[in-house]
Amino acid sequence: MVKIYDTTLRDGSQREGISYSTEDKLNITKKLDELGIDYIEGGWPGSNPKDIEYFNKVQELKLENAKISAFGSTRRANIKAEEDKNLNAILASGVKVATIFGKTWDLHVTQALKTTLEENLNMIESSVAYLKSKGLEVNFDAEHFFDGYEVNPEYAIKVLLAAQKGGADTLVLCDTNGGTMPFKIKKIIAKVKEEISVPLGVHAHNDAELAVANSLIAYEAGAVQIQGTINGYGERCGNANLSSIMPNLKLKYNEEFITDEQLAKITEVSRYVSEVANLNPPSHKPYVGDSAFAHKGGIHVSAILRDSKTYEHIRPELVGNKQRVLVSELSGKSNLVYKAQELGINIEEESTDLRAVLDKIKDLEHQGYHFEGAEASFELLVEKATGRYTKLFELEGVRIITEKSEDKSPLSEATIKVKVNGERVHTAAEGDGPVNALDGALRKALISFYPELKDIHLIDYKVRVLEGNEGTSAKVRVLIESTDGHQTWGTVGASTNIIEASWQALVDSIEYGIKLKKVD
Ligand SMILES: CC(=O)SCCNC(=O)CCNC(=O)[C@H](O)C(C)(C)COP(=O)(O)OP(=O)(O)OC[C@H]1O[C@@H](n2cnc3c(N)ncnc32)[C@H](O)[C@@H]1OP(=O)(O)O
Ligand SMILES: CC(=O)C(=O)O
Repeated sequence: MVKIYDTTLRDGSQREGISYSTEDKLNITKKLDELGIDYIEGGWPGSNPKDIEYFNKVQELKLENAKISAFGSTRRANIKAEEDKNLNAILASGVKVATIFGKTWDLHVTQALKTTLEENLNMIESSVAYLKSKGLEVNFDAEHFFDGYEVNPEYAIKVLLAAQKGGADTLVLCDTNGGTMPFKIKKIIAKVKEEISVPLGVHAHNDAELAVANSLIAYEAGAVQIQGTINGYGERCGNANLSSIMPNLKLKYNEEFITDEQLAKITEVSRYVSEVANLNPPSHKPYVGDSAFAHKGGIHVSAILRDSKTYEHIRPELVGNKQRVLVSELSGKSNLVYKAQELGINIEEESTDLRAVLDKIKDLEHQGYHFEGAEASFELLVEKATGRYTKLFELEGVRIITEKSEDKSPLSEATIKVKVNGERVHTAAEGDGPVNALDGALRKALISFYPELKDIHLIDYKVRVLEGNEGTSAKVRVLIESTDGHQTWGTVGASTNIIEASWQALVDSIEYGIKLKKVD
């Protein structure tokens, strides 16, 4: 049975921009364990105090599936393994599994280590033997194995034999620079198997966008341990992405290495790790991305409504993801039917002119609206088209002035006249900018009629210039994201006047928010 070895917390943290706290690492450990990961490489105890603290604390966790592994290098040249700080730090970390990397490529031995080829073999054998003598399970990561094999196959094999002689439990063939092609991985592993009896593993990097393919080719060629990281995080272009490898193994190769329930957690784990890493969730990644099962083209939506197999290679629920349909100028009437169904409206059974609604959406998208990120505006549009919409207020007029002088920051003031339930309200508010003032004035006018407005806030306001070459008279699109503290929703406006575009998105935001609160 294939074993999954996760190095999100070690190699994954070598990605630019990631810095986990000890607590982050412990929390991720728990998630990886729930996912059914066999080995979790928690860090390098010889590297820094945070990793030492992690190994101290991780022993208190009650893990169901995973063994914790500590990483490090072989001993330094010309000393005894017993004297090596790194190896002793691994032992002091209290783990039962160690993974040490050694040089396989002769260039690295002479140029990076500045030692002899013979001494490197001694370093590998004695380091593995030392850890084995202390009762540890030992993985030997043969760094740059494939590159080393290309230039000096005899030496690369000698390295594996040295680790085997030292007693290594698994020999992990690393594509450290991530540039090896799949056909070479296959050919080289076949050669290795002629010489080596210890189980093999693979550790691939993604510099040629092939880490997942190379891991799977290695698995086909007989590797029984696959190393990688959640979301493919890792140094440079990343490591092999376990969020793809695990579904591939289970759903395409029928490897029963985790349960169906565990596989269904993979999307949640992927998003959790990105959240903790403080990175945007990987929205376009296979299996786990928000877009992995998002259908935009009308032809696709029409077909998936009949049978989702037509445009989905697996059922999204198998990996804990979900099907989504987007509305845009590329929609057909099927997109509308699907989205209306999500809103609980069986639009086909109503007298609504679907074609007219679709034409309206296409026309608005042509004008610059973009409904993909503004589902609340789309929902209001459907309500209007199906006669469900109730206007919350009527605008009689709004005036905004911005005052600016050399020595003062600009200040804006909006004066607004609206009619609510037949009552006329005339009010004004100041703001940092014109949109802020407009927002303040509108809220002030409506709050006594709709007190639920106090819970509704804007969390994001984006402006995009749509026709850059038109200069200051260019059309702009405003996208607003709002929340009531529980749910978030997006609205859109478009105009050559930024205030008008903002007004449209703002009114949709407020109307949608009030409607939501009424339903609650
Ligand atoms: C392919 C991989 O991903 S390997 C993992 C890479 N990750 C990291 O490097 C992150 C953690 N690293 C660290 O915290 C530090 O680099 C440490 C603590 C390990 C070492 O720090 P320093 O002692 O200051 O050395 P420095 O980082 O400058 O250089 C690396 C040293 O390790 C030696 N080294 C490199 N690989 C090996 C190896 N497989 N076996 C033994 N020694 C090695 C180098 O020869 C060099 O030794 P030298 O300084 O005596 O010439
Ligand atoms: C060991 C390791 O991280 C590598 O070779 O890439």
